[in-house]
Amino acid sequence: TMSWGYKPNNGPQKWVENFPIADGVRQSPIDIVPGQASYDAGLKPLTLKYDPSTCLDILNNGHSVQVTFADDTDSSSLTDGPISGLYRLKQFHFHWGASDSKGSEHTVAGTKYPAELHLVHWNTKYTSFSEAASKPDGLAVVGVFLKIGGENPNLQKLLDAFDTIKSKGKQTSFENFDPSTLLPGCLDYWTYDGSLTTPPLYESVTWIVCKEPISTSSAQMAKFRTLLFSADGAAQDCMVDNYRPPQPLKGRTVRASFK
Ligand SMILES: NS(=O)(=O)c1ccc(C(=O)NCc2ccc(F)cc2F)cc1
Repeated sequence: TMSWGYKPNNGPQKWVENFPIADGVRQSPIDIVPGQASYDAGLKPLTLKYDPSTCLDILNNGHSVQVTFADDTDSSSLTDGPISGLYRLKQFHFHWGASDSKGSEHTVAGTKYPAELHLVHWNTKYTSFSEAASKPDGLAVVGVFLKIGGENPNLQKLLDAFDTIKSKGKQTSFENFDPSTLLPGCLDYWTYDGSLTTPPLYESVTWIVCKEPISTSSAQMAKFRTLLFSADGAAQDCMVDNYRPPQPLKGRTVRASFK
């Protein structure tokens, strides 16, 4: 049997067949409507402390391109913001479209961005990512939108590794990358209780979506589209449109850290 993906026969509309939580009460992504978000003066600024020496490798996992970090110490962490305690950075990855008109998972008043970066952190009250991943307060994911503008030299360091990880299952060492170079200057954010946006769709994520996008060029977006969903030797299947569309809010409140 084919595993989940983003095609009509195994994509987001079909995930509920094997992952019934797809129809759950706190699914992600969502459409963020700024006018309906509640400003919360009690929300703290985000504290993101990343140590480039924890960067390990870059991988094509068949669903996205992912950069993985050593998470055996607190060296790369998220604290403050809407969360309590300390969450360790495990990995970051992206979602993008077949064209610049779509690709993000979250949308802002219906606006789709060409891509979205997810920095995935797990709560150190648990012993590991795997244990945390299924707990209601287990994960915190920082989402950053990418918009078409000037070329992004920090992003280019990732893109330059893509030729060696074109197909599913390929990975290569990737060291001393500082993920904070992919953060926007302003860390104003929206936050809400949600889920993983891919199977197993666990309802374990405190979402922290930055209001300010970072820039990428159209040529850089084209580089993302050279990656493949398919493994070496299989029919080439371009890795594009690897995003889940917005899910029902089901009464949730979206809070804003800014007025
Ligand atoms: N797009 S997103 O940021 O919401 C997202 C983040 C992480 C994962 C993930 O780690 N999946 C594999 C996985 C691996 C181990 C585990 F215990 C649970 C588990 F979901 C999936 C989606």
